[in-house]
Amino acid sequence: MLWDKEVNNDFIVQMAKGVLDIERFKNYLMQDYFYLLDYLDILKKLKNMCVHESLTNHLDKMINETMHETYSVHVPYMNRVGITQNEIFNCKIELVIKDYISYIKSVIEEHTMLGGVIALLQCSWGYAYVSEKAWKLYGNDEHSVYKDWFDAYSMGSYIDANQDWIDLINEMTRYLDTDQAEILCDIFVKCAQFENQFWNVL
Ligand SMILES: Cc1ncc(CO)c(N)n1
Repeated sequence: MLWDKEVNNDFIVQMAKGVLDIERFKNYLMQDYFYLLDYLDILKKLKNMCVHESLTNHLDKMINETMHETYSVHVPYMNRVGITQNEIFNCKIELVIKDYISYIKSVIEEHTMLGGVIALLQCSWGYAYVSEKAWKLYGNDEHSVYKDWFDAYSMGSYIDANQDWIDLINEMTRYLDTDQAEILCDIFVKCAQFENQFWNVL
């Protein structure tokens, strides 16, 4: 399965073992910071398309969750490992991040909003799966600088927000025909492939 491929990706394994080269991690944090800024924009755009209160409320929750991830997890982490403003200004965004974001945007344009919601669910559900399983399999250093990364994505509020999202999507997709369901499954898989490509280039 694609998520297990991520769990066993060299970058993730080294991070869990606490032996990853810090420069590689710094690059990841910067790349992912740019990703998260776009991800937030996409969530806000989806929210603006909403007319249903339950989905609006949920997207609000996801926006809050992602703001927390960006500004209370990523940014302090970036400061902690000594990333300078100059490094951020001069950071060249990896092609896979640009392609991944363009893909999610094109899904919203071409396959409706539901496709976009599915794409975004893959991101956060996948991170929860990968962080929890990789720590179980390879985590061995409670004091490693990378431990907080695993904790951030395994914590209760992150898992709960994902579960709410899954429940909501189950509700929204109850009456889909198989062709539509297949399109959504393909979007989910394509996003998991992008995640693997991202870990591979780091
Ligand atoms: C690339 C990527 N996918 C998913 C997440 C989780 O939001 C993230 N921070 N970065």
